[in-house]
Amino acid sequence: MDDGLIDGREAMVRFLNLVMAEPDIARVPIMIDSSKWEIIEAGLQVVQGKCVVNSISLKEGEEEFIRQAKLIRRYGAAVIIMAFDEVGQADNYDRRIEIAQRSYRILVEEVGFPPEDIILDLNIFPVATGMEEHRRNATDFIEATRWVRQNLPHCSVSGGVSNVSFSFRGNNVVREAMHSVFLYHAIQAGMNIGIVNPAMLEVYDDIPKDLLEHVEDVILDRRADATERLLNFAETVKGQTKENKADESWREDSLQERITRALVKGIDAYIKEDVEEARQAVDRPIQVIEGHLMTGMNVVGDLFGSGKMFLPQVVKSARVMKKAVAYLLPYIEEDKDASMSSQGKILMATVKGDVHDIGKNIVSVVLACNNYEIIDLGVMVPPERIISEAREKEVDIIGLSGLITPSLDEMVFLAKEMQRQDFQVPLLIGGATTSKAHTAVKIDPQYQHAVVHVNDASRAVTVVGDLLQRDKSDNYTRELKEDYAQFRDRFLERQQTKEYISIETARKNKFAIEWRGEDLVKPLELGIQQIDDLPMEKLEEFIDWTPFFRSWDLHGRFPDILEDELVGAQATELFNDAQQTLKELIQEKSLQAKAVFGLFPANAEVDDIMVETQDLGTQTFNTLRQQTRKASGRSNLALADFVAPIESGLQDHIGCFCVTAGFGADQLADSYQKDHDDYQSIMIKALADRLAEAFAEYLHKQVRTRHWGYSQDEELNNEELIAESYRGIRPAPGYPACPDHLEKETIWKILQVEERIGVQLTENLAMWPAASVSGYYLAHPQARYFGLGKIKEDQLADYAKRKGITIAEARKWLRPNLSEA
Ligand SMILES: C[S@@+](CC[C@H](N)C(=O)[O-])C[C@H]1O[C@@H](n2cnc3c(N)ncnc32)[C@H](O)[C@@H]1O
Repeated sequence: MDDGLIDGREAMVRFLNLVMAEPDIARVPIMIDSSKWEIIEAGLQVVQGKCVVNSISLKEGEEEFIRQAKLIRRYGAAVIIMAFDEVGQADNYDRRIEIAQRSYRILVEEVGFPPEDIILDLNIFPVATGMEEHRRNATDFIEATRWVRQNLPHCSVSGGVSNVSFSFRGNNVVREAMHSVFLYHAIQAGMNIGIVNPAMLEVYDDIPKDLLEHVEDVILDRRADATERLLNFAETVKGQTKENKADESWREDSLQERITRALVKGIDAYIKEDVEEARQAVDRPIQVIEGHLMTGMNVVGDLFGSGKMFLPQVVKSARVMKKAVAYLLPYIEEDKDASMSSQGKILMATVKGDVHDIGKNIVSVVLACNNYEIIDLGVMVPPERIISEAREKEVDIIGLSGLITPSLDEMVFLAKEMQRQDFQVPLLIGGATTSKAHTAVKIDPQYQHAVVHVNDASRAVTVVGDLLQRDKSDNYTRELKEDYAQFRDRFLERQQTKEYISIETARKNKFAIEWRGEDLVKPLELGIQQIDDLPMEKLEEFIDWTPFFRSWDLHGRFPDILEDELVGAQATELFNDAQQTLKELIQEKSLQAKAVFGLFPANAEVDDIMVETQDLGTQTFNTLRQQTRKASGRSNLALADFVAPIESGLQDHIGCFCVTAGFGADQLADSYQKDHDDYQSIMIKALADRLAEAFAEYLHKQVRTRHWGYSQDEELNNEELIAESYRGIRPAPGYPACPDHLEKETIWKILQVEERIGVQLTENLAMWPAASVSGYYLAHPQARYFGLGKIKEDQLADYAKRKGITIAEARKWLRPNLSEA
């Protein structure tokens, strides 16, 4: 009720009144919980029967404490007292006792509070945090509890238990053991109330003896290296979940219930035997798919649709489904006149020149779960192949995916081709750089039939359903077309109100740095260096996990997402799976991390950066400059502004790099896919992406602190690295400050990327393997990221000239950034 956006008092009253009107719930005692006294009091006025107030304390002094206690007494409620006073929270044994004793005395002697209605919350704090002062957090609580129960008659002791295991977020096996060990000892000491998640609690006697010993060492602070030892041990029990440990009672359920449960929970251990049992019970094997399996998948679909299941779970369901179908296929083929009925055929492809397919694979799996037949053409699929397969297989929908900006044009081209060849099937557009705006403005006008931008898997199911339902589809398509047309008009209108200036004027308004010799640091190691096989374990700590969850449609920041009310449980399970897979990838050395980078003397000349290489003489990076009219005091930026110009008379430097963690990933992912395990296949690719980004972060740090050495004393933790709070930037071609992918060719030439580490550029300049990152290093303290925005024809012509290519070719590469194209 404390949420900032609701009226807590009103919400409390309304909620309690609703609860009181439900006979089944009304009997349960209520705990009124708010940090604001007026919300608590509003609750006290309407609640029926005896309740507990959570909580008051001496934080604001005795007078306020007594006033509130008297009111609570008048309403007849019990009360939780936090161990908190004017000085702060009680965080050791003595302070707990001091505050408990003082609160108790005031309540009993001055307010006349019945001692049996006093519940003391003695603050449970995390252990095993690595900090010396936290080692006694659990024992101090337990011992203080013992003292309270012996010295303050009739009162109760409570606490929020999950706090104690906070440093093991993501490892539920250890957390659950910690909770039960803690409770076991605290209850013996007299704790009689606790806030506990019953699903996060192992039975004390069931805790394996080795785990028990390690956990008790920590909780009871039995040895100095207890934390260290538990951490090491925890690694070995990560990834184990309760599901595969215990409860097998569902095996007693009916056949259909077992199959449904296996699908919903993603358990593949018994699916073959269950499917075999089903096969023997029906006349024709196909009926198992149409009956048992579809019944189960419909439950999955309903749960997913109503937000009760999340993407990673659905992908696990698909794994079970695929295994079941694979088992049945030989029987179905024997049964000559069987035909499988699907809801529709969908062709999926990553377009020409692009290698990214995580999103496409996820959408395919989810649609397959909903009984659509998926024809997946893979990555780098030329348009003629998409067209011919679509025709030959008579597909009902074509889905195109892409991640790099040139893919946008491939999609436009395909839409045009489909129109020219008289196609009628709907076109789905998805992938990181696609957008509703691009779809509406560039693709939709090229094709008379439905074009829909779908960027998440759950929406794909509804959209495809609406497109293919005979009675609905015409209306739906008409509405889509109208919606996209309106969206387009509004978008273009907004665009037209933007004002542009000529490239000459923009250059006069460049970001003016006052160049000083002391801001420029000469790299300690000039020239090119190569890393051939960096041990992956070095990268683990540099991983930014937030984007990993996003790729599975779980949104929220890591690590908070693990505790999130809605997706926390799912995120934790996914994270455990990821940790397990990561460990295997590292141990088995399945992926290889390679890098090449170089640091060179450089100076800016207008918008170009002239790079002095050893072998190739002067090479040029052509940067692009913002051309929208800026408010006074704001500059028209280009990356060249962050490198000292020749006329400054100062020697500056620049770096560039390419890292990859992708070698090995594709083969491994493919082998899982062949084994019908899309979950693991997508997991591997997503982890390879994470490792590549982590490598970029790791290498950037090495460059700042060692090779270039302009920040030798930098000390940043992973969070600060993710926030990029260091000096200097590493802009990546294809990203907003330098959207031009052509610059990758220059990086490849200067660093001999392909010859040295094998990372290739496709015809549309995507990097292969996909899990690769490349960019520049700029070191000036004022260097920062920005978005180029749209540019005008004059800069296009100027750029073509600088690059020595035709305007038409320059237009092809810069199209997404041209103000009129
Ligand atoms: C895409 S994230 C990658 C790091 C993130 N922690 C991760 O693991 O996914 C941030 C990177 O994108 C690039 N980037 C971000 N904004 C940019 C911009 N405006 N122009 C050029 N590159 C940019 C930089 O290389 C930056 O380090």
